[in-house]
Amino acid sequence: MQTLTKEYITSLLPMRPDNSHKATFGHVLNIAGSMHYRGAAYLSSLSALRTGAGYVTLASSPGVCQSVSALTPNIVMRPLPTRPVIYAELSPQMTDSVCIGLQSIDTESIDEKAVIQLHDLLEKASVITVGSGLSIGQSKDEFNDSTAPLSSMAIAEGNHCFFLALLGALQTRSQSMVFDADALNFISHFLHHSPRKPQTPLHLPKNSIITPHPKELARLLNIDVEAIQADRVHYATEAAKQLNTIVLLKGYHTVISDGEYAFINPTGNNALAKAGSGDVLTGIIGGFCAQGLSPLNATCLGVYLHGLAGDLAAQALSEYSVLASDLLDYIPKAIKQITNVKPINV
Ligand SMILES: NC(=O)C1=CN([C@@H]2O[C@H](COP(=O)(O)OP(=O)(O)OC[C@H]3O[C@@H](n4cnc5c(N)ncnc54)[C@H](O)[C@@H]3O)[C@@H](O)[C@H]2O)[C@@H](O)CC1
Ligand SMILES: Nc1ncnc2c1ncn2[C@@H]1O[C@H](COP(=O)(O)OP(=O)(O)O)[C@@H](O)[C@H]1O
Repeated sequence: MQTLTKEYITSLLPMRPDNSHKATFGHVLNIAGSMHYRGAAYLSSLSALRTGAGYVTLASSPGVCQSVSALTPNIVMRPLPTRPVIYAELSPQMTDSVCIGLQSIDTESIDEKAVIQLHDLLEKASVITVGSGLSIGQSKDEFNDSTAPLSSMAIAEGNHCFFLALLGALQTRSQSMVFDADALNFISHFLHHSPRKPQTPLHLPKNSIITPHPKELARLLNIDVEAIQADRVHYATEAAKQLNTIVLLKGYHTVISDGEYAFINPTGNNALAKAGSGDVLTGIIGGFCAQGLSPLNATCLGVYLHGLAGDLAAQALSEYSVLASDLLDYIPKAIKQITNVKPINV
């Protein structure tokens, strides 16, 4: 187990040749956001550009694409077709699950056939980031407990069907991929609660990275959060082996493991404990993968810089007041700070 150092991290920064163009620095395909989580799509897309990616395309529902393009002109949009959801309105007592009405509402859930329309982008993207704010459509604990009753206006599965179709299409791809947030909840559901439960262990596409917080890792491994927190390095390493992926276990002193080696991140502080800061991290790692770093190096560099951006933001704004969107302005400052260190050969 090693603690990441500033010198080592600096050595990982990708080169920025003068004779270059946007394709030199890679294309991030970010599949993110949903009706209630538009901010996650914005934060994860913009942070990839801030770390140096040449091109970011956001693929999401038309409503999300519209909201994000109103906030920034920097991201290319790929609106995906949605399907209306039929709500079953159940009796308020919830004892007999009597259906008292049906309504069709556009919840902006992406149609699973949208995966076909994504084919060209899946081909040309240098890295695919999936899951920030993608929405499971109901409370996570209900989603991950097949015995829990549906509440009266629950959306059965959000983007679950779309995600499973996408995961199928990603299986044979060799680009780097980052699975975050709801992508991890869908995978947990598939592993432990779905009637289509896999007979053999699920292996994620090669070159993938997963970014769970402790509760998400608990859902993935089907064990308690307390057990994970008591031995973070062990469980991050176990999950990396089981799922054949790089694991980034979030939290104070984030752990990164490829199943063999483990790294501890020394940067970051409680200012990062605010909704949306994990979405920024996904974009940062995607941005470094796009520039050609290996999944492990992109994760180490991304986690360190995200934490440093949080430290610099907290110095300026106080630990209380940093917003996830502030981090976007501190990514450049964090990069400038580490580039002042002379690189070493490793
Ligand atoms: N502006 C936006 O659009 C935002 C969208 N977000 C997206 O919203 C979706 C759901 O995020 P939620 O925050 O609702 O759900 P989470 O699954 O992140 O959190 C649900 C609960 O899990 C527990 N938990 C979270 N982090 C933990 C930790 N480190 N240790 C122990 N327990 C922990 C807490 O009890 C928390 O209330 C994700 O797809 C995410 O990307 C969030 O990132 C928040 C901001
Ligand atoms: N107390 C803390 N110290 C250091 N880093 C933290 C702390 N709390 C949260 N973080 C970091 O902030 C990010 C939070 O991500 P996540 O839990 O996915 O939030 P969200 O889903 O709201 O974006 C992670 O990178 C995590 O490591």
